[in-house]
Amino acid sequence: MEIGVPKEIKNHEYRVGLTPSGVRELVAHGHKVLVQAHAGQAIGFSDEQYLEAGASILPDAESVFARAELVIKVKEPQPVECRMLRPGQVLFTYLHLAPDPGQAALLVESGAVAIAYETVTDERGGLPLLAPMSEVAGRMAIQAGAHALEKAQGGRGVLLSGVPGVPPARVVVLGGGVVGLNAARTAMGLGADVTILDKSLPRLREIDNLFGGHIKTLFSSQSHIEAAIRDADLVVGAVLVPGAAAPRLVSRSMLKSMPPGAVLVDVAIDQGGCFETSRPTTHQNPTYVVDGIVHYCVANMPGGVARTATQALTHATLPYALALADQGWRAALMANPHLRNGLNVCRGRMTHPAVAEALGLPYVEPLLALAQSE
Ligand SMILES: NC(=O)C1=CN([C@@H]2O[C@H](COP(=O)(O)OP(=O)(O)OC[C@H]3O[C@@H](n4cnc5c(N)ncnc54)[C@H](O)[C@@H]3O)[C@@H](O)[C@H]2O)C=CC1
Ligand SMILES: CC(=O)C(=O)O
Ligand SMILES: [Mg+2]
Repeated sequence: MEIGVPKEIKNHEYRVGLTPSGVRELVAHGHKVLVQAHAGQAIGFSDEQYLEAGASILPDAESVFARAELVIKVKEPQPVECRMLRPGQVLFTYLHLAPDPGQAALLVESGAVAIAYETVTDERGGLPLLAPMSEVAGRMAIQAGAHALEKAQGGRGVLLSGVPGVPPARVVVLGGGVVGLNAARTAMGLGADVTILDKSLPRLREIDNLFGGHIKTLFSSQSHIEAAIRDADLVVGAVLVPGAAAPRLVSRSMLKSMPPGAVLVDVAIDQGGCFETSRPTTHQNPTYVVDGIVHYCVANMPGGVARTATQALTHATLPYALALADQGWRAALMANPHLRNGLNVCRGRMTHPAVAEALGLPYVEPLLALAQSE
């Protein structure tokens, strides 16, 4: 199969769909990999390394999209990329369609087969292709929050760890999944006072056991959220209902109860955000202030540590890329229900129930859509 890897074009997005070592594995399976010139150059993956791994280098995105049967990317396709897709072509990348009707309409129109990393599942109920970027973003959320808390950045001038005789900052994490756990661990490592809220009691039990009580856990009710954020220095938004738009947990009126200069880091922004006042920002302009509260809402946080993130992402996606390429997309999707959960759009039809519901579009069962797409 011919597999294409275009250069990412989102603001300050330096990740790339495959590392050279990922390319080498696909080539060893008899596939042809077409990489856009300079796709990985910014993070130290040169065209020479891709050539050595067995790829062909193509000059521009147009030629990669025109030839590839399977396109492997990182971020959701931008409108110019959606317009390069063709019927039956397979797109394997993050999509985050629930809050993005414009992208959904373009993907439906393209007739392509769009498989979203973030809704592929595993046997243990996890999201194996979201997890590596959630690990990265969770850890980064504390770095970003610590920086935003500095006075010169608009923050309240609090050091997360405190110092002897001065208490540490209070960090509240909404959602104790992969992002939440990694944020909490990093904040705890710095000596902050950490509380995690989740609505899953089994998850809260796990966290309590894991950290031996060093991290406080709270059931995520409206009253507990209101009480927790009232004296928080840093709040991390890390909730997810797979495929759906993020639940809005903090309203604008609740910001008034928080200390001026407190910081909200909304990692869940790619699913629309869990604070009413969140709107997506970029690495170039990551923060803005509403009612005295600093908001950091970068929708592609791992792009900031693109080399680490690209390696982690390829490790996770490669087995699925190999299955799609070795078996053919239809057979691979038919054979593996977890990969099939990633199918969001199949030749003009919406095939993920939560995504279709969030967008108010008709839903078609994926097996039916696959059978009818022959
Ligand atoms: N901005 C960025 O660059 C990145 C964003 N993300 C996003 O971060 C979000 C979280 O991802 P993961 O941690 O991997 O998901 P996850 O599925 O591991 O964890 C989500 C947690 O939220 C909890 N939850 C759901 N509704 C809740 C509520 N009302 N109150 C409290 N907890 C609730 C769930 O029980 C679960 O434990 C996702 O939207 C993901 O797309 C992930 C990576 C990078
Ligand atoms: C998960 C996601 O949105 C990202 O890595 O950018
Ligand atoms: Mg994102």
